Amino acid sequence: MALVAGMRVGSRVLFRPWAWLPGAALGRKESAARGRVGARGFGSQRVLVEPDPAAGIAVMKLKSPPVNSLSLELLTEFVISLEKLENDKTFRGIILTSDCPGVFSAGLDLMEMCGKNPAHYAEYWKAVQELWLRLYLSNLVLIAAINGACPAGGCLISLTCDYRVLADNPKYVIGLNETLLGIVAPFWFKDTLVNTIGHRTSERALQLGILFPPAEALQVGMVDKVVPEDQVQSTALSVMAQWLSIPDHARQLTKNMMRKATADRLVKQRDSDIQNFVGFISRDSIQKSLQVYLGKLRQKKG
Ligand SMILES: CCCCCCCCC/C=C/C(=O)SCCNC(=O)CCNC(=O)[C@H](O)C(C)(C)COP(=O)(O)OP(=O)(O)OC[C@H]1O[C@@H](n2cnc3c(N)ncnc32)[C@H](O)[C@@H]1OP(=O)(O)O
Repeated sequence: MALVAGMRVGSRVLFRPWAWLPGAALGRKESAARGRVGARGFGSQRVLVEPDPAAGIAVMKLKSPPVNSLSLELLTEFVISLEKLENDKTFRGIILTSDCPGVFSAGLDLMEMCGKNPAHYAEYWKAVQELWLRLYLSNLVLIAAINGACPAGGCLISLTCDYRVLADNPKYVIGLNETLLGIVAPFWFKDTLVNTIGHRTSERALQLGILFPPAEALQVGMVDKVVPEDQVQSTALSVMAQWLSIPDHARQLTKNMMRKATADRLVKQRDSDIQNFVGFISRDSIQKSLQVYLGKLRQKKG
């Protein structure tokens, strides 16, 4: 399988997510989304984009009910929408939020990691890597307006943003809880967390799989601001205005300086990271743990 599909633009390599996906994964909507954004909303089935060209920003809403779990389809549509905004000079910032009530994102889609074959796991993990790299190294200002629960992969996405606003609701917990599922957050998940909340707090949070409620999330620096639920969007907008008051070039170079070494660690070993994931997730014991966890999630309802 061709693992990297990219083109060089200036000194940057732009990955083209659709180049490695089966043709069927891309519909007409996604193809259309590669044109110019303009003032009208665009997006795909699972990612709504509401552009405000005059302000230079777009609100991106994940819409994959019930819980915005990061399926291969959602990851793909997410990356395409992101690239589209990244390549359109009109846009300087994105507010990332959820269209699913009560959940920002439930993280990686457990169904993508259960009972599938190694080729599927490899394809899936490559898409997860791709989204993280795109978000983490984005030139745009990214602000997470976290309007719901934000575990694991959902938390990872928010951690790639430049600023996090969390709605003040005790149900909206945030953290990398992988150990609770019997799985291990990969090194680049860990690095992203360490870069945000520091080594000691990460060590405790990762081992215990802590999901922080809003006040504690704020205290450890997992989020930057906690506000009443109905003010998440407006707060994100005013924070965005502050960030956009900085000249792009200086801010972008500074962001890159802060983040490049972390991203490069994965870029240098993407293939071996995929192999590690495939080997780990294919183990009978890990599959069993995931099945047990899924069973508990389902039981919760009954
Ligand atoms: C060496 C290298 C090593 C590499 C090692 C491998 C590294 C892997 C890293 C993994 C990263 C991850 O993100 S793993 C994912 C971790 N995610 C989580 O733990 C979150 C689990 N979900 C929840 O806690 C909750 O669903 C929550 C998000 C708070 C929403 O609660 P609600 O009450 O609103 O909704 P629920 O009733 O629970 O869920 C609604 C339905 O969605 C399903 N659902 C919920 N979360 C889901 C998910 N992540 N994937 C799929 N399906 C999910 C439920 O089963 C229900 O399905 P039905 O019953 O059929 O309706």
